Amino acid sequence: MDANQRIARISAHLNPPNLDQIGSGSGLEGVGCRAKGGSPGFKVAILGAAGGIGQPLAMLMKMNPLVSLLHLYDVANAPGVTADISHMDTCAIVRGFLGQSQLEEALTGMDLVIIPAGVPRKPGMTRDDLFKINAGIVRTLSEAIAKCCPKAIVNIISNPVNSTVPIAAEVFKKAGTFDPKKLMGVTMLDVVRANTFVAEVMSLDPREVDVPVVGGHAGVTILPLLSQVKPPCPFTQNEIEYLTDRIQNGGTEVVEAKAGAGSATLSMAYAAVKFADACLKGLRGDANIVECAFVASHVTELPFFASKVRLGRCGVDEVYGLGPLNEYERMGLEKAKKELEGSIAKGVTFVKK
Ligand SMILES: NC(=O)C1=CN([C@@H]2O[C@H](COP(=O)(O)OP(=O)(O)OC[C@H]3O[C@@H](n4cnc5c(N)ncnc54)[C@H](O)[C@@H]3O)[C@@H](O)[C@H]2O)C=CC1
Ligand SMILES: O=C([O-])CC(=O)C(=O)O
Repeated sequence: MDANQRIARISAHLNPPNLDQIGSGSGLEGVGCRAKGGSPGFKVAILGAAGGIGQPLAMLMKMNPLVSLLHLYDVANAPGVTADISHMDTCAIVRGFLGQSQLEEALTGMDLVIIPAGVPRKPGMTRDDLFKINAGIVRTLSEAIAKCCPKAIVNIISNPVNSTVPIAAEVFKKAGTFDPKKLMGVTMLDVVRANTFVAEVMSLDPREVDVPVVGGHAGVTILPLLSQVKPPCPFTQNEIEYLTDRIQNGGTEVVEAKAGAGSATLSMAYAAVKFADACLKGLRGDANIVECAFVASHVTELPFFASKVRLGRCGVDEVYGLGPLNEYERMGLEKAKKELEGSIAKGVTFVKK
């Protein structure tokens, strides 16, 4: 390629015919390609990429060396976020997609789709109060995934996760593409919070703490198994009750502190990237990648449940059981299952009706 051709490619990148869509067919393929010798990497789409979670999540995924192509889709502001993030001197190519007409192109060929699209809570609301709006958003996005990248791993962040994951599953079943190994509700923020709060109480380094959090992602369905914390911690009953309550209500703590300006975004983006990175390492074939997630499950009588899962080349390779529970955790489990049953049924009915 001569100098004129190189400049033509760069100016096409800066002044593309349609700035809304810096994507395939725009003549920009290969602009900003990975450094020579770089590994091929994975293709990742973020749906809801211009939101409070979407923006820091997009930034952190642009920094992830396992990502070669990053598609940023939103119904608003995708071009601005894309232009901004595309200036970061990391390897992944970034393309932006705005609005429903560009959704299919955003999804085609993706290995991993992360969904933080939808409205967040305000003080006084439960996550279930978001169902009315977010259920339809997740259904529409899942329909497009079934059509354009049915083999992709899907990470659902949009609340209420206890219902949006069953919604996506029903959409995929209808389309004949459902693979239980590929669909995961992101509950990593509960684990991140649990590690932080336990470290505070026990004066430990949070990076060395591992708390399994099972069940689901709302109130009493968030069940930290404090009897299984690593390193083992001799909590008093008071500490157990304080920690369980704080972990179950961590989201509300942030919603109230933000006082109407939304819910957790930065810690959520951190948690989403931690989980997405684990999924990509699994896809790459790394051994022993184990994280908690809300997945199709036989661990209880419910069709979905969060527990530790082993991530591999096909997504969820193994769903682990709960291990030995103490009396307090067994009582918590019964409460969690009762609420989860209704939330799962609500999601399933929404698609079946
Ligand atoms: N799983 C978890 O642990 C957590 C989940 N969440 C949930 O994540 C969701 C997003 O939260 P935020 O980013 O704070 O909200 P936000 O309102 O800041 O951003 C949402 C983004 O979604 C976009 N959007 C709306 N409809 C869309 C559609 N049909 N297709 C694509 N994009 C669409 C909006 O334009 C906006 O950019 C909420 O439902 C929230 O409850 C939040 C924190 C933790
Ligand atoms: O609480 C909310 O609405 C957002 C969320 O899921 C969390 O922060 O865990």
